[in-house]
Amino acid sequence: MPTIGEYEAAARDRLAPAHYDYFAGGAGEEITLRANETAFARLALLPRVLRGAGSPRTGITLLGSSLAMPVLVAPTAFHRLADPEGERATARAAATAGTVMIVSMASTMAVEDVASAASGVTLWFQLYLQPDMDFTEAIVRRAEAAGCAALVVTVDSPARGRRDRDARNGFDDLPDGMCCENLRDGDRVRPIVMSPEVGWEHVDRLRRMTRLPIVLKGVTHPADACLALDHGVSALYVSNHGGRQLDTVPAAVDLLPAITAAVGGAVPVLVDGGIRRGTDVVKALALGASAVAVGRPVIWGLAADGERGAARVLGLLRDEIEHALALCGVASVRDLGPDLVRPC
Ligand SMILES: Cc1cc2nc3c(=O)[nH]c(=O)nc-3n(C[C@H](O)[C@H](O)[C@H](O)COP(=O)(O)O)c2cc1C
Ligand SMILES: CCCCC(=O)C(=O)O
Repeated sequence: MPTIGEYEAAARDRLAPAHYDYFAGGAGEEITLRANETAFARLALLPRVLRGAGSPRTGITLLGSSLAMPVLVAPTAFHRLADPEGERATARAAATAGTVMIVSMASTMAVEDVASAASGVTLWFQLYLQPDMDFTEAIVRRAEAAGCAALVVTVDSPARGRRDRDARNGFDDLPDGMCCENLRDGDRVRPIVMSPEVGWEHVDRLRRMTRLPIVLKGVTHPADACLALDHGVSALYVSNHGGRQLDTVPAAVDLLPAITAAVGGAVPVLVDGGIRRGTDVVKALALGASAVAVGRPVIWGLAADGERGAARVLGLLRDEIEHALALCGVASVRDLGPDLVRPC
């Protein structure tokens, strides 16, 4: 299949409708969900010519991890709804693509099992800070012991997003035989708490708890970007959660310029939301992102064709990035700048 759009169509055919809706859907009127993709269409690329740039290089280093391309696998929950091999298949696909998989705290396989699925895969671990900081610490220790190289703390979820499709479908729990394996605590599986009580002091406690780099995911306001730097985070991750939390937040790529300006190069800035093409990646990098991540595209690959489908989606993006860089007259993703992008 030549495009991510066709993987989505194939995934839709294969998935139970309620599960497709869970993966595809967003909050409220899905205004932010749609905006994430259309914002890329509203940006034009202005290529340079005769640069003699040679074959493009897509590799980057991010927080000490080496990536063959500037595209990470965003943390997404419940991969076993898409494929029986679940997050283990995704980890192998990420290893094949030479990139980082961010394992969701809400994965349907335990982080230790995901880590053992593919030799040489680089995992980062996504965390919702639990108000019970002892339990948070227990999960952090598991992620560390499993070899995760960074913690991605999702801060856009002081409450669960209101997703009308899920409400209509009555989808509010995993089927029997599946659970969030990282939430096991003795004999029970804890629910993930999304708490409005969580504040910067929890980030400070986490900072003292671990030596792993902390990436703050879900930052949209420049003032929060500045605060995050004061609290010692190692990277910022601009995201509106794929339009699944607060509806009517601006499109992810439109948030980038103000955040990168606020950060002033002090730490890397990641972004996700609506990236479906190599040209989208090039635009985000030109606007100051160090790397991007993709959520749904990997799920579509996984649901359509398991590990092979997820690997193919990532491979497609890499091919498209190389091609777009060549056509922009750019030798490496590091050479992209804002002069290459303008509004349509
Ligand atoms: C089905 C699904 C599950 C998700 N689960 C999580 C999660 O567990 N933790 C998290 O931080 N973000 C989660 N996200 C948000 C993604 O990390 C990411 O921000 C978003 O998918 C990016 O948009 P995209 O799907 O357009 O690439 C989820 C997104 C989707 C679509
Ligand atoms: C408790 C699971 C949260 C998954 C999530 O973040 C999402 O569906 O967007």
